[in-house]
Amino acid sequence: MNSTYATLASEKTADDANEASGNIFLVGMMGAGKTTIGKLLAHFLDKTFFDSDREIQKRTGVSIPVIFEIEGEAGFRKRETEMLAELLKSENIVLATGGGAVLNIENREMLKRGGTVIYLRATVDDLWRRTRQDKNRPLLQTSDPRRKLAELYAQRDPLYRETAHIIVESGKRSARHLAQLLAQQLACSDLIMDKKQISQNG
Ligand SMILES: Nc1ncnc2c1ncn2[C@@H]1O[C@H](COP(=O)(O)OP(=O)(O)O)[C@@H](O)[C@H]1O
Ligand SMILES: O=C(O)C1=C[C@@H](OP(=O)(O)O)[C@@H](O)[C@H](O)C1
Ligand SMILES: [Mg+2]
Repeated sequence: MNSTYATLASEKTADDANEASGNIFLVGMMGAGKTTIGKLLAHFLDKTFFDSDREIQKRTGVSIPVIFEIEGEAGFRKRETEMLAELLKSENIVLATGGGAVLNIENREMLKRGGTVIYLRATVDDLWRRTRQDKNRPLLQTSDPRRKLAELYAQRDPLYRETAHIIVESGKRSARHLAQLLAQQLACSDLIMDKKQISQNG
């Protein structure tokens, strides 16, 4: 199925992805478009959409910034790992993870094993443009949020790459166009798999 991803800047083969689960996980920095594109992708592929942050908010009844305020980042990360473990029991979902989900090796392993992981990559400039007005990301409430974003990017980019089966540039196209292209590519790879199976089964 690898060649079908070529136009979407794939750097890694998707051979080792757990495609049988039908699960698609989006990873990447804050502002990469995981939540926005994830929703659209689920719609186009007729899968169920989950956003890990939204599920944590539903469970706790408070916003992500409030969790950071009360329990600190460590408390939030613990909730995030528990939530991912629970969501990954599902099949046929599109899951938008939080930008820091890849920090924990346990999370990275869970994601890699549980489905096809897509890294939505964007430049720090794009990420900054998309997040600068947003007060819902506690890690960016600092005196120099752009610098913080660049530091997080440098720290996390290798982890996203390590976790992902597919890497997609999210800076050059609108969220809708990107979701449409991705849906086509993923649906197409299913077709190719089917053909392979048919020929294997005679
Ligand atoms: N490909 C894109 N092009 C332009 N804007 C985008 C794109 N993807 C997301 N956005 C915008 O960027 C902001 C952050 O997107 P969001 O989906 O919340 O990112 P994430 O969940 O990765 O933090 C939103 O305002 C969204 O509309
Ligand atoms: O990058 C991060 O560490 C975080 C990203 C946020 O999600 P998005 O990536 O959807 O903005 C959210 O999980 C929390 O504020 C922490
Ligand atoms: Mg999000």
